[in-house]
Amino acid sequence: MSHFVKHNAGSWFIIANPTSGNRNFSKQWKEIQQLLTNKKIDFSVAFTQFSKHEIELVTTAIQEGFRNIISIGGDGTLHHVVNGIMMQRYVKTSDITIAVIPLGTGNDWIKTYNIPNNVEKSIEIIHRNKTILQDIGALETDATSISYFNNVAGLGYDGYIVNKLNSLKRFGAIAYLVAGVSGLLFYKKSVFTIIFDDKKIETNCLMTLFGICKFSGGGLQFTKDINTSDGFFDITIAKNLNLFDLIYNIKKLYNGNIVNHKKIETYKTKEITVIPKNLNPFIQADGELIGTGKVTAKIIEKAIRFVVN
Ligand SMILES: Nc1ncnc2c1ncn2[C@@H]1O[C@H](COP(=O)(O)OP(=O)(O)OP(=O)(O)O)[C@@H](O)[C@H]1O
Repeated sequence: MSHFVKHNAGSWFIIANPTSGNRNFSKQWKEIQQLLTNKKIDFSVAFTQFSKHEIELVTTAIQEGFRNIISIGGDGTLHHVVNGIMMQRYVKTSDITIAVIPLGTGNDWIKTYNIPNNVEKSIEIIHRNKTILQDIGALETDATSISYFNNVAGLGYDGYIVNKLNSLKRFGAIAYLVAGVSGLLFYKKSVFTIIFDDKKIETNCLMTLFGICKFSGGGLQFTKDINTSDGFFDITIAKNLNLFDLIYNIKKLYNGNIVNHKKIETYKTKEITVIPKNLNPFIQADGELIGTGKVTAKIIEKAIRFVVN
């Protein structure tokens, strides 16, 4: 191992997405640099130039000896950083630590760990450096490559919304609500065959979610009793819910009680396959579209270390 490689092992490699959120990035970056320097946090930095550039940047950083990565951006940036770590073959993924400085629109992953949506406070948390090993999900679709996720993935209505959101995000957090409600008027439910453990469920389904963490869709809570390192997905099968059910229960969507609705079933499992009939619904992972149609999700227990509050 060269001197250069050893030297980098203790410092942070920052991957920053200058397009995330709706704020003035260069102003934010100046503030971040200052706060990191004040806390004597040693770092190198690379800015993403296009989506999925995170994957390349993470791979290079790991080859150069970095083991600590800071993701600056939203859930999408973090998702691609996680994918970069899971796809590389240089070190054990659990030897890598990720911290987040949030700049995104939704920022759902940080909510599970009570990391505030605030640059200064998130840097204090990095300075404290409390970490946990978290589970990561692996998704196999008809596409040849595997996608990984660190928060919540699913297919059906959630995938439809993510697709819609791509054109609405510039409107900020309200975009989630607008996409959610307008989608209900147009989204066509499909029959899903859902297979896990010794079960086979065939049902008309709004969506099926695979949860590691608690929040998705900009603060909605669809997963029950999450434990981010128990080696199990928290599965949510939202069956024949309609526009009325969702609007009537809007409070429960945000406080987590929606999982007790009679049209929703929840399970814990390590592996699950969902096969949609007829239609080809979008599959989303951490709010990123990764494919359509049939999907298998497998949990990888305690795969990456994360800085938490
Ligand atoms: N330089 C870039 N130009 C365009 N897209 C980029 C760039 N860098 C990263 N991306 C992509 O932008 C997408 C959105 O980023 P991200 O999700 O972090 O921000 P956001 O949408 O504002 O936040 P959130 O997902 O938390 O609502 C991700 O798919 C990411 O890979």
